[in-house]
Amino acid sequence: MSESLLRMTDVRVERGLRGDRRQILHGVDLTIDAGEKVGLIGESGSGKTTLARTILGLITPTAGSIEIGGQRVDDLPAAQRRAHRRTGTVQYVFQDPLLSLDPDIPVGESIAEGLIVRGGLDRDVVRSKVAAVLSSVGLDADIAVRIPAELSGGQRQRIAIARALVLDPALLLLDEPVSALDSVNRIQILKLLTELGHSRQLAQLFISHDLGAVAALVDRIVVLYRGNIVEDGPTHQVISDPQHPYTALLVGSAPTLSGGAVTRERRRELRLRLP
Ligand SMILES: Nc1ncnc2c1ncn2[C@@H]1O[C@H](COP(=O)(O)OP(=O)(O)OP(=O)(O)O)[C@@H](O)[C@H]1O
Repeated sequence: MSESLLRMTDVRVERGLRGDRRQILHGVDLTIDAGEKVGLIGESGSGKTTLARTILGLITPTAGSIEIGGQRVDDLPAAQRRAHRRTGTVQYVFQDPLLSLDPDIPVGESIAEGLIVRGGLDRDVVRSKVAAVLSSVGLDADIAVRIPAELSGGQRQRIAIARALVLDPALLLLDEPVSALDSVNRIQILKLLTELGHSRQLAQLFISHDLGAVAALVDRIVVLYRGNIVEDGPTHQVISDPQHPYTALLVGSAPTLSGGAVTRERRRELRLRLP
């Protein structure tokens, strides 16, 4: 069996202040293989962002283990954990590209930042890597001198993707990456992500509340409900034969998937079966 790129085993996460701690993730098991495209679906508050931040090493689980590329990362001392993050194996792309771009500095410098923090490269090498990654996201190298406010929403999201890609990640965590864009840019960015996935053997975790928007993009669907993974299977199987009532409700509520086949009464019945 090939080794998984990401392996989370029985991961539990608590958040909140002392005296008001609450368990947010209740024993999550999740594996992602190299090059695999997975959709992480869940309603607001289900724990998607907490899960993503835990994968990135920004939140320490209270129990369980996380391996990335076969290496246990959750129990590393803080300095080693930061060093591991700087390698850039896992990168996060926000829904709003402005969150990852400094409004006051040229976007080329924002892209270069991770390379500079990681260190060991001459200025010229950094500059040529920035130019190469801009080209791979379909932008001209001379855009590097502009600041975010001078770019369109679609260009800014390409810059945010370039900023993640320049570190040569093995896994991209994409948090609603196109929901802030108009439909033309949406299609173009999704096409770009598909091409990058193929050309770089890049695994992608699409994080969304919208099963219908993600189903066409991914090989596998994972459903998070109140901090538990209640469904994990090939996309076609999850859609045609959902095992958990919450997944059935999601499928039934997505017109593009159910074609209106699930009646309002059936949806009500599924809702009543939810824990
Ligand atoms: N630092 C924290 N302290 C206390 N509770 C927290 C903290 N961070 C998250 N939570 C709680 O954990 C639960 C899951 O939050 P999380 O942001 O992971 O959900 P989400 O699925 O990403 O939601 P959304 O789609 O709205 O971003 C929520 O109930 C939230 O209030």
